Amino acid sequence: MSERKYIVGNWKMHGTRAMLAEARAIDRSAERLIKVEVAIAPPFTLVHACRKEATLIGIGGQDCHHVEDGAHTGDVSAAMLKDAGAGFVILGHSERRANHGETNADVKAKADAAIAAGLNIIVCVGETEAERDAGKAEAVIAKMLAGSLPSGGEALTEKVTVAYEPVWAIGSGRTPTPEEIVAMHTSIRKQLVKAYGEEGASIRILYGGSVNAENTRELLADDIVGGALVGGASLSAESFLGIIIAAGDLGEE
Ligand SMILES: O=C[C@H](O)COP(=O)(O)O
Repeated sequence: MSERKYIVGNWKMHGTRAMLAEARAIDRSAERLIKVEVAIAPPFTLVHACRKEATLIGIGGQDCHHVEDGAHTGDVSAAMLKDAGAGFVILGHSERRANHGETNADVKAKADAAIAAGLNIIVCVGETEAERDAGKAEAVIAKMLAGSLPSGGEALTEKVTVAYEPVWAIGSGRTPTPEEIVAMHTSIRKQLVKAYGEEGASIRILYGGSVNAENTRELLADDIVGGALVGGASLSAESFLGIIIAAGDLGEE
């Protein structure tokens, strides 16, 4: 048996206040599911309300700016997220890298700012289908990690989580095989040890991309897979709880 799996729902740009009922329902069940650590990352507009509605699960943001405040129209800082009740922030998601031109250096700056503001971080990395087909996936991920991870110098194990999300698996219904996931997680583990020494050995690594209640047991079976970053299937309490229950069978209290 492994440690508790960490199941994080990324609501992306979904959710008005009507979705607070889902957060409440997830939170109520999380009380019973002590074998899983559960969190959701709603849109910025719902972070504060979700924190008030759901007291047992983690609440996080989906991005933050790298400075604390200033003339940055439309942006939200890590300190603001913290103030709204967030405990963590997702950084470097492939949708932000692709649609907003975020570079590894941008992600690292945000990661350092988030940790300085007292937030935990989930740093996302993932290869494209062309990169995988060219046999470059591990090299691509190693480069992304080297450029995106926050500076060391303080205890980071509890603060940093890495999410491996192959771009081609996101929202596609396709996933790598469990063996491919374990191979990539093993490679990521090596990069984390290279970056942080022994501390890197215990940083949690999640898998993300088309995770659902049916494939959770298979995709998360190996101890090296610390949990899942879930998109579409986290948008209803019913489907998200299916994943949480399946993950609960894999972990221990
Ligand atoms: O952040 C979540 C990922 O992008 C996965 O999304 P998905 O579960 O809808 O494939």
